[in-house]
Order: sequence, then C-alpha cells, then structure tokens
Amino acid sequence: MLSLEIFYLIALHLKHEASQLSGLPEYVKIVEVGPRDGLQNEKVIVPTDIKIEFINQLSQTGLSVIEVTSFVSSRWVPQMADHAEVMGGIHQYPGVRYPVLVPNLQGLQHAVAAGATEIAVFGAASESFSKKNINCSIEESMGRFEQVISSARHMNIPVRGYVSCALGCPYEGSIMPQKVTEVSKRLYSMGCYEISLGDTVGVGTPGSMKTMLESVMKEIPPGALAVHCHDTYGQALANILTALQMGINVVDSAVSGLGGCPYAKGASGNVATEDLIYMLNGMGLNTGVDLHKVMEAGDFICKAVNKTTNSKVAQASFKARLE
Ligand SMILES: CC(C)(COP(=O)([O-])OP(=O)([O-])OC[C@H]1O[C@@H](n2cnc3c(N)ncnc32)[C@H](O)[C@@H]1OP(=O)([O-])[O-])[C@@H](O)C(=O)NCCC(=O)NCCSC(=O)C[C@@](C)(O)CC(=O)[O-]
Repeated sequence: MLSLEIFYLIALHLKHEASQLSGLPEYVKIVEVGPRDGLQNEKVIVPTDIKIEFINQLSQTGLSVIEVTSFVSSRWVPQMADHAEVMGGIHQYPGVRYPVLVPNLQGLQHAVAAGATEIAVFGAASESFSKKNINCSIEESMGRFEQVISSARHMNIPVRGYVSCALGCPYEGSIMPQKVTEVSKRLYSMGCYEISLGDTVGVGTPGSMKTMLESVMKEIPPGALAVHCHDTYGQALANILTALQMGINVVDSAVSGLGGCPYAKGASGNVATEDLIYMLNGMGLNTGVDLHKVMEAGDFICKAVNKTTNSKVAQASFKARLE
C-alpha cells in the first residue's frame, strides 16, 4: 500500500538523486497555459469567477508566467468571450506575468484596454492549420503579426510568438522542419522575445523533436525558444526532456493536462504541469513551483469543470491518499 508520505518520500528521493544526465539547465521556467489553452476547448462555458479563482490559486504556486485568456473572436472561441472580465478580475501577484493571446490589432487593442501588459501572437507552420485556426494564410498572418508586434513594441509590451504544428498538422500530416524554422525566424526577426514551438496534435517523438530543433536552432538561440507539447501519443515528457538536453529551458504546460485547440481535432491536452514538475524535481532541476499547491489548483479546476485529471502524478497522489 502506497501512503501519501511514501509518495512524497519517493518524490524527495528522486529530487536528491542529482541529475546524472548531462547538458541540462539548472532552472526550468514553466509557462502555465491552463487557464487559456486548458479551458478554451471546454464545451460548457466555465463561469468567469471560477476562471478568476483558478488563476488566483495558480498565482500562489510559485509559477512566474500564467497565460490567462485570449482576445480572439467569441464567435470562434466562445469559452474565451469573457477575456476582459478575467483580465480585470484576477489579482495580479508581484513576480507573476499574465500574458494573453492576440490574433490581430483588434485583439491587441482590447487586451490593452483590459489591462494586459504582455501578449502572444500565434502562427503556424502549416498552411491548412493557419486557415482553419485564424482564417488566413501564413503570409497574411505574418502581415497581421508585424502590425501587432510593432504596435506592442511602441507600448513596451513584450510579445511571445507561437508556432503551431511544429511536429505535425491535423490536416497536412508531417511538416518540414525547414517550414517551422522559416516561420519561427520571421516571428523572431519581427521582435518576439521567445518562440514557443507547439506540437499541437501531440504526434511528435524525441526523434522528430530533435530533428526539428536542430533546424530551428540554426536560426534562433535556444535561450529564445520554448516547447509546447500536447500529450496525445504519450510522448510529451520524453519530447520535453529532449528539448532540455538541447539547451531549451522554457516549457509550456497545463495543470491537470487540460487543453487542446478547437481547430486541432483529435488532439488531447497539454503535458500536465504536475507531471512536468515531478520529472524536473526528480532530475534535481529547479522550477520554483510548489507541486502540492499546483495539484490543489488542478483539483479545484477539475471539480469545477467536472473532469478527471489527466495528470498521472495527481492520480497517483489521489490514489495514495485513499489507501
Ligand atoms: C483571427 C480571427 C479573429 C479571424 O476571424 P475572421 O472571421 O476572419 O475576422 P474578421 O477580421 O473577418 O472579422 C470578423 C468579425 O470578427 C471580429 N473580430 C476580429 N478580430 C477579433 C478579435 N481579436 N476579437 C474579437 N472579435 C474580433 C470582427 O470585429 C468582426 O465582427 P463582426 O463585424 O462580424 O461583428 C478568428 O479566426 C479567431 O478569433 N481565431 C482564434 C482561434 C483560436 O483562438 N484558436 C485557439 C488558439 S491557438 C492554439 O490553441 C495553439 C497554441 C497557441 O496553443 C499552440 C499549439 O498548441 O500549437
């Protein structure tokens, strides 16, 4: 029988077993995307006060970046229609940044009016996905992002850039690493401080991750890259470890493994933040995030949306508590 104490002793033991893997960063920054990516795909509209409470709980876990909502069309993503209320309603804790997704100038204006001080634009390495997700070609999206990034820079608003379908597309299948590199390079050249490479459908493996990163890193330093792995095929942690070994130290994740893009059918949630922290703790890598508090926030949102957690760590801990 595995008691809760034993569960934590194992976690602690793993933590003290300092990393024998070479080339890993000492600190890994986690970008929590649960309130945005995690909830955007939920069919039932989550009440605004639940979203606010969820974000406030996450803010007290040690996370330094929490992506809170997206200023997209509510006709396209109804779940994010309360973006202004969420942005205005959360308690902004010192030391925590609260970026929001913005697809165009209209989104930027609304985000700024609601109090956002950091944004992310989101492009894709797949032509079909770009059309399905933001209703324009890659080339058109680059024109829009140029306007958004230039306006944001005038307001001293840092901009992150996403590149979806970095390891595969739900409509086109495999995507050439050169295409991922080209789109990433353009966003980086426009002024994005960081490029988050999204395995939108979660089809990548450590092999394809390595090949893709080798290509992208010819143009962008690892310090300006992040990975964003959905876990559809159970490869997310292995893919993340590959990225860490290649010098990347920013990883996106969602509490309880919530998430998915409404325009990427068949994709499951993001890598669970709890599972990511457990792995990093076990390798002796610092995140500054309290696993227990993250599990509590995960428990809160899962109960609120009537879901079972996708986090293996949360499941194991819950089971241990029952025994
Ligand atoms: C980009 C658009 C708006 C184009 O949508 P469109 O229909 O082509 O827009 P439009 O410019 O033709 O305007 C049509 C209407 O939309 C309105 N509109 C126009 N812009 C906005 C805005 N910003 N906010 C609110 N409303 C807006 C505009 O005012 C107008 O309203 P109307 O006159 O008909 O009443 C639409 O396609 C859209 O909102 N797409 C967002 C899709 C989305 O949010 N997907 C999920 C996020 S991406 C993701 O999850 C992947 C990621 C980032 O996690 C990484 C990974 O996993 O790979």
